Amino acid sequence: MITFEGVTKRYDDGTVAVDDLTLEAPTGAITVFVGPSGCGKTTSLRMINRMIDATDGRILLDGQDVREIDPPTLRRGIGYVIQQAGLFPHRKIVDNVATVPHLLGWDRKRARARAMELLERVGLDAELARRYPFQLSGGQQQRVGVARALAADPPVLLMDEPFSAVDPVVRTSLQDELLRLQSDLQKTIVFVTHDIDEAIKLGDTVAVMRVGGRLAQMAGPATLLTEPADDFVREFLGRDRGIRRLSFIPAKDVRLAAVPADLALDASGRPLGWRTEGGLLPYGTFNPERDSLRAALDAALLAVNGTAVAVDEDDRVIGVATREALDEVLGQYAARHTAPAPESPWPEEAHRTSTPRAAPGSAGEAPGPDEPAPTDPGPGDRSDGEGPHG
Ligand SMILES: Nc1ncnc2c1ncn2[C@@H]1O[C@H](COP(=O)(O)OP(=O)(O)OP(=O)(O)O)[C@@H](O)[C@H]1O
Repeated sequence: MITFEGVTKRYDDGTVAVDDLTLEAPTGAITVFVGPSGCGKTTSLRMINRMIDATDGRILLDGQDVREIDPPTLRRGIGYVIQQAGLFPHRKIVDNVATVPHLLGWDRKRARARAMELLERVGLDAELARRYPFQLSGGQQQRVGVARALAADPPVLLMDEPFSAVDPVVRTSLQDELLRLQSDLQKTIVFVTHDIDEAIKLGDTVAVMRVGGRLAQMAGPATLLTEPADDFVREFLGRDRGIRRLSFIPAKDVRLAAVPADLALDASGRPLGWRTEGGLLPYGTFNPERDSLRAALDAALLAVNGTAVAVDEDDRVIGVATREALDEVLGQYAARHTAPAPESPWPEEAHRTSTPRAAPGSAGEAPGPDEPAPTDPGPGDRSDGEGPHG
């Protein structure tokens, strides 16, 4: 657990980069700091590993004030990933990753073996290990950056805009990779981004900051979308909050009908298209066990008849969701979100199979109806392949 207690950073020229920041980043969960340029995200992050020291207040790592830990010892337990990876250009990839184990006194063979294991873990081919950073794509370099930060198996990972410099497709796959890694490793991650969609996708908890280094709201992504604390947060979240919120509603309650005769299937039961006189027309699929209501609606919108095809893990058709069936769940969703609900109206968020550790709401905000209770049930676990957006 990382705890900020009334942390302020005033630079020598008088700039207040972070102002009286109080929050908790729970163990084993991803806490995202998000906000516009200059709001103090990087400063906050760097105060954790003491690249910058706070002017006032304190930061505790599992209860210990980081100022009581000498920086090299502190940083051994904290991996750090930055934009554009920051790899050593004259060292081969394997040696880049082996750097920290080597500094920790591991012998060369063991450090290299660990590096190879990590490269595989972040989805890189073993043959890339012998290349130099300039021989890798931006996305591959970022993966190496993550592998290097994980090399000494630190319990804490600080990530400062790690995926900002790559194109949107690579970025999405790096985000998915991080969620997959995290479901295995359950590190305590503090992730900085200025991209609210990235924050919502990755964060168990999202801290929205405003310029002047003040916390505007801290909440789980679903609550943030439903109940922005003020106009600043609402504007920062942007449009389509209602639709994006559907990403957190599981599709498993959608009523499925039997497979109709006009849905053409192949020999193994996978969909081919909707039969019409003019030939097969496009279809959309969703997996009710894994996907969100947003994915189910998207699947319906891809078909001319407005019917979504439900499939299992092997993409075999298990039924269809008609417009009426989707209307039913949307109606329930709307009703429950316009009336105050005394208890949790929806099951766990769609992209989690276990409840994430809760962070306390800040800025006086109580947890929303779909937020985890402020107990400590364990880290989030995204087991899906597509992330919360379905
Ligand atoms: N060394 C410094 N001296 C004076 N002011 C600084 C220094 N470093 C940062 N600042 C200022 O502190 C404020 C917060 O900067 P910080 O880099 O933490 O913001 P950020 O939210 O990470 O921004 P960005 O998204 O643009 O990277 C900004 O106004 C910045 O100009």
